Amino acid sequence: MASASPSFQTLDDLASGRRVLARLDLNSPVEDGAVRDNRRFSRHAETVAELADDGHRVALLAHQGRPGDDDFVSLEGHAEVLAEHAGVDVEFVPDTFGEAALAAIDDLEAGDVLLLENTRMCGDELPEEEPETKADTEFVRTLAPEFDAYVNDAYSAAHRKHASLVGFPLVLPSYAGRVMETEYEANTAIASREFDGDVTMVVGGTKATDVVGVMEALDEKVDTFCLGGVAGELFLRAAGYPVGRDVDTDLFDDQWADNEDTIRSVLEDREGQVRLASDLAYEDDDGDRAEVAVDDVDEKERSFLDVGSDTVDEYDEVIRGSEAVFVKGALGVFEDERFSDGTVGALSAIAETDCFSVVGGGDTSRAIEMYGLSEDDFSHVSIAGGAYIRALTGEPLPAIELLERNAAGEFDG
Ligand SMILES: Nc1ncnc2c1ncn2[C@@H]1O[C@H](COP(=O)(O)OP(=O)(O)O)[C@@H](O)[C@H]1O
Ligand SMILES: O=C(OP(=O)(O)O)[C@H](O)COP(=O)(O)O
Repeated sequence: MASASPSFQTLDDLASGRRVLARLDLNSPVEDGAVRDNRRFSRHAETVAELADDGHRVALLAHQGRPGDDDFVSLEGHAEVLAEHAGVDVEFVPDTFGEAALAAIDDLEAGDVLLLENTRMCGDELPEEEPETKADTEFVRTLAPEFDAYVNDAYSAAHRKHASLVGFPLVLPSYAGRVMETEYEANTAIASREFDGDVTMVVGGTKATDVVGVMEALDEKVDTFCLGGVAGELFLRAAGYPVGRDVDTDLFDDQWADNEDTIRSVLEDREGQVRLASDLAYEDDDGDRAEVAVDDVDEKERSFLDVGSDTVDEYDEVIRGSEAVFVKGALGVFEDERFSDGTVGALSAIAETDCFSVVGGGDTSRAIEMYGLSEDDFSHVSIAGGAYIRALTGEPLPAIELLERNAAGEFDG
């Protein structure tokens, strides 16, 4: 595999004993209000341990969920999980850039690590805006003077133009953390690979908005898209099936409103490339898994939680005939064993063949260990989802561009 040469600075370029502000991506599944351990913690723990070991005073920024969602919670529990993986104490302060945060930053000594509160609890963080606007927010202007250096380790959030991701490189010397560096190298190299045989992309998960546009851009590289999850139901809706029902969620209708035109045009222009589920699974009145052919669904009365067993077989055949398979997002709610057939079926088919394979997504990659598969049976398991498929299109990721511009000396910071 050709190795990509990043043009940003890394931790190898950072002198020891500095005041360091590091951005991680600890965004993880939350169950009953508590964050679940996840590969993102163990990967970022390596960067955190290295920073502490080098005698830096370390403050960490990270986000969790989106405002209004059930998984939009405090990072207090994240500090504990991260500390276990990193083997160092991780103090937590329930504040991001107010007085309490500044006091805790001021108390840091060499080798100390402090996690600040969920960045998305600050109004300045979220609207996607230009880096210059983000650098001029109170959030960035208050925190930056407290530090000598900014480290971005959040490859999996690098497609977002949020303050904590694109603001600081304008005002502080900036470096890529170890996760940023390794994910960048792996995903960039993968993006430039060419395959003689068929290339398949398994597309599922909840973030349809992240994948629909990317599918349009990947049509030259990918021969067949196998769809499931929320994205799959929205494509079925475009094909005329009454599916994609929101019950206490805004997964379907909002994303349909945002992407209807693109979904319809992808389906129309690339009909031969897009495979949709022929059957779907749901929970029946007795709490068991039941299945129905999509042709027999006449009313939008059920929530579907997985692709059906005929679809599992159809996708299995496509995957086994492929030279390369890319996975983005789960085909069903695999966290519930009853609805894991689609996701586990696709992953098992990949693991049993010697195709080149990449599995992306903080949530989806979790299915590998949950269902006793081995990471060694996949060519690359990325902790990024949206960022990794964006990288496959060859499109730059804004947060990485900012690290590169910083390294090129474009800013005063
Ligand atoms: N039909 C569905 N309805 C609701 N959630 C689904 C459905 N299919 C898959 N999911 C959920 O999608 C999640 C993965 O989505 P996403 O965040 O897009 O992927 P990743 O984290 O892998 O990038 C899984 O946790 C799974 O429960
Ligand atoms: O989990 C993430 O993305 P992913 O689900 O595409 O891997 C990142 O933390 C970005 O989160 P966001 O999609 O709420 O901006």
